[in-house]
Amino acid sequence: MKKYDSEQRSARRAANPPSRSKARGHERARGASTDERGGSRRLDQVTEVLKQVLSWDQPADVLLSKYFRSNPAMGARDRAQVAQAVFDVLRHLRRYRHDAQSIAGGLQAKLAVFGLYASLDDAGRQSILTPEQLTWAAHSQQIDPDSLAFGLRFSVPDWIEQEIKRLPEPESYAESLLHGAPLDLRVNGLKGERQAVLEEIQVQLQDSRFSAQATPYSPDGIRLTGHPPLNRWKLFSDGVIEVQDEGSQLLAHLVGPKRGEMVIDFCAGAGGKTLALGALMRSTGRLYAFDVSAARLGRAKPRFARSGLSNVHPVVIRNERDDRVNRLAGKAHRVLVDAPCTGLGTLRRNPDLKWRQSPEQLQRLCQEQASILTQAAKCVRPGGRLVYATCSFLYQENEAQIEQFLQQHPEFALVNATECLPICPTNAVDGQGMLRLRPDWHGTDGFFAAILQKNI
Ligand SMILES: C[S@@+](CC[C@H](N)C(=O)[O-])C[C@H]1O[C@@H](n2cnc3c(N)ncnc32)[C@H](O)[C@@H]1O
Repeated sequence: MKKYDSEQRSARRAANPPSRSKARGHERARGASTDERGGSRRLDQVTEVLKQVLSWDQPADVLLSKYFRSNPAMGARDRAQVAQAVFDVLRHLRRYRHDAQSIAGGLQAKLAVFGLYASLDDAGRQSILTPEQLTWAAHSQQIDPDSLAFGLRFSVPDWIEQEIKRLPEPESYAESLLHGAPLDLRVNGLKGERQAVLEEIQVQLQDSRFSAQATPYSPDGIRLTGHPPLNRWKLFSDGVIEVQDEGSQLLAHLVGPKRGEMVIDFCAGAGGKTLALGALMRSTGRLYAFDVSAARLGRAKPRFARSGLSNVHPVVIRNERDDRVNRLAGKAHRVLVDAPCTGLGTLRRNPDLKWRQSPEQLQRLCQEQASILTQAAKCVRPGGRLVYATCSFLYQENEAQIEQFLQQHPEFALVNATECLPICPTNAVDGQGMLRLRPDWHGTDGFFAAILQKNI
């Protein structure tokens, strides 16, 4: 399976489909087509996309985008209905597969019925589903979730169930993963000030079903309910705002770069954190954006251009032992390793990851993470800092990596994350100072970060 950065994909995705429970409420897809042929067409469309998505060859949002590109006649509402139904199925796949066993017919079509039923309002359901489909979908929805075993109830594979059960309040955590995520924006400090931008957005959203408010922990963040067409906003094209989860914004504060410093974003991907770091540096000093993927760094370039930053130096490296990395040995004040990981902290946005990841893939990733961390550490100057982060909740990718690193690198010591955050979220920092953010407690994606300082 291809490694990828779910956060980048999430940022690209214009519409983040809501969860089943949200869909039951005010975010329901409205105004389903009323003619019968339109109804069965919608069911066919969802079934067709599910056939592709459930092969797990590519991420669901990539396949959806391809499908929409090859069906240009579909309007925005049609696309939203298909995407919402597909994402609902991915969130509840184990449960729906189980409920579908007692019903005749092809699996994908039955899953499509469940997904559409859960994500449409009554009028939409009636216009798309037959009376028989409505009856069995309603029956499935009426089953008391508390009567189901953990894996079925929260629709997670057994190995992920075991991992969630290692966390405090596992049921609350698992429940939060069945919901869609809000759309967080970061205000680019070089081009705007949060309060003024927030007021501008609020005026823009007046009389619409969307709303905006300041994020609780990141001083640069704005949280939107709903998904307005951001890429048509001038604030976006002018580089005043960027899409970035609040948790991700906080990671840049943990790195805490200062004006004029040399900073390395070792796994820069499409540049989400590079942009936040560059803004904190007020576009001074030197900010290297490394990545092994030319395609991802390529996607970062228009974002760098919009941001107005002039201190970013994107560099495609062959691997973490590349000569261009070695040349910076002992030079950097701050190094961020936003490591390639399972991405399981982003299941609200990327529910397919729970079915696309595996214990074998986890093992491969852990080896890669350890190697990247070791090489990145060589770039840190005495007194400088290395920040290791993942968007995963798995102990193996997080605390275990740091414990192993500290055993092998006694010249580094942990710094308490509380000291580096503008406002520290409750229960987010453990006894050793490592940060763990989670959707149910903090409203962010699941993130882990540790700050490591090198002795002088
Ligand atoms: C979690 S993503 C980074 C996301 C990015 N920091 C952001 O905020 O948008 C991990 C990135 O690590 C990159 N990567 C994988 N192996 C690498 C290596 N050996 N050295 C540097 N980057 C690597 C991947 O291409 C991917 O873009």
